[in-house]
Amino acid sequence: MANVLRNSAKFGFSGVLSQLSIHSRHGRECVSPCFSLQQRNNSTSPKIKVDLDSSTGVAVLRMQSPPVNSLSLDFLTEFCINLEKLEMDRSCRGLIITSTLSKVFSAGLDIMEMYGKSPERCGEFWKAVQEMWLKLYGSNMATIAAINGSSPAGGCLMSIGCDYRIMADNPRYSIGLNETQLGIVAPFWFKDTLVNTVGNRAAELSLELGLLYSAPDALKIGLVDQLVPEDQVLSTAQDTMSKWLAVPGQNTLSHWLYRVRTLSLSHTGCTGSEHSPSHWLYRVRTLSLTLAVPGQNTLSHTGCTRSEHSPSHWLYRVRTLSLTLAVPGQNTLSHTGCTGSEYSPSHWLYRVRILSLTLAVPGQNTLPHTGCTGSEHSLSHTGCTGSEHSLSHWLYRVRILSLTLAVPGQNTLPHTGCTGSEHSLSHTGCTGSEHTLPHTGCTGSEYSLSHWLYRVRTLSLTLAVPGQNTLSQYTL
Ligand SMILES: CCCC/C=C\CC(=O)SCCNC(=O)CCNC(=O)[C@H](O)C(C)(C)COP(=O)(O)OP(=O)(O)OC[C@H]1O[C@@H](n2cnc3c(N)ncnc32)[C@H](O)[C@@H]1OP(=O)(O)O
Repeated sequence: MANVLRNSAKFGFSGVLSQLSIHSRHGRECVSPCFSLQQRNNSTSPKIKVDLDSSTGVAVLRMQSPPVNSLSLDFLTEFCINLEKLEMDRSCRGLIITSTLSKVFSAGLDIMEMYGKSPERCGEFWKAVQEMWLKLYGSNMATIAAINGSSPAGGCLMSIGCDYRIMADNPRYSIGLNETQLGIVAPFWFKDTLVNTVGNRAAELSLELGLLYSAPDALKIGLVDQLVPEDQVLSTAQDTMSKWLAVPGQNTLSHWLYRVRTLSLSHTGCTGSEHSPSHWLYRVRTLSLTLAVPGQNTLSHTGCTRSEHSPSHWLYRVRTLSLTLAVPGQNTLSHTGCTGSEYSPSHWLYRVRILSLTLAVPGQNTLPHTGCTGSEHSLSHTGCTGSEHSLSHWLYRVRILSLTLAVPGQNTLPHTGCTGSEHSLSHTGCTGSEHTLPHTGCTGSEYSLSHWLYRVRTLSLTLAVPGQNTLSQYTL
């Protein structure tokens, strides 16, 4: 099976699965790998071991699920339960995640969970993956990944869900979101977390090519923060943690502000039911990217206390901020207090939409707006000609795209009611022009689905104008 996984680039995800089934037919000693994997997943021995040092307030969570700490439903459930317990334990302020296995931190999602399972089981599994990320990324503890082995795909997600990453300095270990090499597309929240870690261009390359980085290369692009000799990974994590815990209030404001961009504050402290898709969709669409103005979303929050981070507080402020900050050259907070019809919501919404449309065109994100006059704010300003760049054309297409693609795990138009396997690239099996419509004039393999998904996600969230992106307005 190891070879099967390594050959995944050649065969794609469906190839991996078909090889798995072939492999299972010719498995060792007449025991299919599926069977042995299932046995492994059903094991009653704990897959997670947690030691909390009450004197330091630091817990070490050790993943101990041989052979590769793959993230099965059982594993994820146990992981989340442990995380939740620590979260609720006020004496615990820091969490270090590491592996007891030699050579592997985590092999990512358990491939067998994605093969031959019922839609219900797939749903349960996928929800557990999201829960893992939400709990980890949204944790109030300082979190450090002590990566003492390879960490592909979901293992990488787990690592970048932490505040800091220390990896064993061993060029044979690799880390990265390699989903594309398996023929599947990393969900946009995987992508967002990667972008936050390594930046846009590195994330784009990484996802389009499904790159796995050796430890030194991972350090080079900032995917990990530090390399240390293998036998010092845990001790370095412990030393580093003490520095994190020495930062005043590190578990509150500063910690939050950086994460909000991806997660949105409304997720803190939510209980289970609030993580339902509709809740997530509604809030995330409204909040997430509106806060993505680097270095500018902090002023008014300085000094807030926790109670000020209530959703209504955020919604109110975020709307004001986003409208204010979306206008190039006018990114001051003074607008929040302005009156007069020029600053009426419709005026703002109109301008913001025009601007975001203009600036969202890949490869044309220049800032020619500075100093230009009214008429230059038209879309033709982007240099495009022809009716394809008309406002209604863009608004229609981009809104549809954004609505569609902003849905975690449902990143395609016809997904309503679809099952797990349709979330993969095999989705290209869909018929109709729905997957080609936006690229007027483009041809060629560069416009494959994965290419699209990554670009469009960037494009779409730009248009997350509060209150406008509702499906009811633009039903296909
Ligand atoms: C629509 C969905 C979007 C999101 C999707 C996905 C995110 C994911 O996480 S997908 C999972 C991607 N994971 C990988 O590509 C990792 C593949 N594994 C490896 O590269 C190597 O196994 C690894 C480097 C982790 C370890 O290498 P080795 O130490 O050499 O071990 P082996 O390769 O011999 O593996 C031992 C044993 O474990 C099985 N295995 C490995 N990975 C997985 C996995 N992800 N799920 C289930 N099982 C896995 C492997 O087949 C071997 O099994 P046996 O042959 O039965 O011994």
